[in-house]
Amino acid sequence: MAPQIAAKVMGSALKPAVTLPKRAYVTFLAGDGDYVKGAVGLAKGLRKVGSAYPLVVAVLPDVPASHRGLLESQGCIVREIEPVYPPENNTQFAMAYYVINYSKLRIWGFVEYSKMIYLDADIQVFESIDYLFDLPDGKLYAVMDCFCERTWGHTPQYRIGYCQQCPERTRWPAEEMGPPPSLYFNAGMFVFEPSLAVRESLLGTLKLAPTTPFAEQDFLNVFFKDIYHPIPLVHNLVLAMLWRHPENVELDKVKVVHYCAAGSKPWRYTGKEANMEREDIKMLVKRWWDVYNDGSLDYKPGPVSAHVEPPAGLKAALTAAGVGNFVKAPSAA
Ligand SMILES: O=c1ccn([C@@H]2O[C@H](COP(=O)(O)OP(=O)(O)O)[C@@H](O)[C@H]2O)c(=O)[nH]1
Ligand SMILES: OC[C@H]1O[C@H](O[C@@H]2[C@@H](O)[C@H](O)[C@@H](O)[C@H](O)[C@@H]2O)[C@H](O)[C@@H](O)[C@H]1O
Ligand SMILES: [Mn+2]
Repeated sequence: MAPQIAAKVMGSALKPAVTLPKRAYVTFLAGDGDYVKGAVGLAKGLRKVGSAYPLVVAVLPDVPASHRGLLESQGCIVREIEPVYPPENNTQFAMAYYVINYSKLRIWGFVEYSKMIYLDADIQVFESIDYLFDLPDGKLYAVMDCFCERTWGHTPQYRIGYCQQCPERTRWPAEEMGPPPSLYFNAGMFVFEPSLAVRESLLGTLKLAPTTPFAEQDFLNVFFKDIYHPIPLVHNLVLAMLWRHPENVELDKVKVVHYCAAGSKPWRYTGKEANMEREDIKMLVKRWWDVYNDGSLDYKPGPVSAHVEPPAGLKAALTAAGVGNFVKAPSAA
């Protein structure tokens, strides 16, 4: 191909015909404690699976400069957010610290991104889930939670032994208790679209909403009830599923592990709490540490690792022009 045509093709190859929508993973960090290890591990895990998107860390003002610097040195985009407190309440949260988790709501304000995947800092991604960014807009995608742990002791479903993970085990007695609870997602991982209007609506509604034991998770489930769409649990394995619903788990297919069971935070793991001596838990904690300790996964500034497939037409033109890596490797002579 004449050089000026190749240059033209190359020219268009260098300026993508479409600007890709801005997408990013986002996690949340509060305090000066050890959750920062979770965020660093998550940044390294996403790099290991070759994600094409950055990790934004929404930090509360109490996250120290040293932790923010560590996250930036691992390629994270650190964004400070203002805390969000629920109205005055005397709620007995399932965990006292859950009250700070309402601050997660601020991430709807990250409108420089068209789509984001939220991941708790106690989550690790062991296989790429970048494809979830291509799910249709207009929904909130997340994995269904489980109601069988004692932390659910305050609910009617726990009291009768009902769980959405196995609705046939204990049938919901609709005749005496009305309709069963709506599908309920774990708020440690969800696919969402930032929007200032939604953020304002979330914050406004929160002022009027009663606080409840699972804090912002309960609130988000009520708020997004009509657009919540369940996705397979391989995208957020809540560890309790391993002993509560093993029939629903194919561990070798799990892509995302959520270390939310009591005693399972890898950076605090002692093996002493209930279920923590299980072989699968020990294996998953080790997998987390293998990523966290892998120096080869530390951030090295440079071009984005994952390559973006050019539009088909351009690919054909580049192949014809013999440029880029679309040229068929010369068959071995
Ligand atoms: O001291 C804390 C407690 C919580 N978190 C953040 O809030 C999320 C939700 O808390 P956690 O994962 O402990 O709740 P769980 O999923 O275990 O119920 C964590 O993953 C962190 O991202 C934090 O940064 N510092
Ligand atoms: O602030 C409330 C939190 O509620 C959720 O954690 C729970 C939930 O998964 C229960 O079903 C489990 O039994 C429990 O262990 C676990 O801690 C979210 O993971 C977390 O991000 C956050 O929203
Ligand atoms: Mn969590």
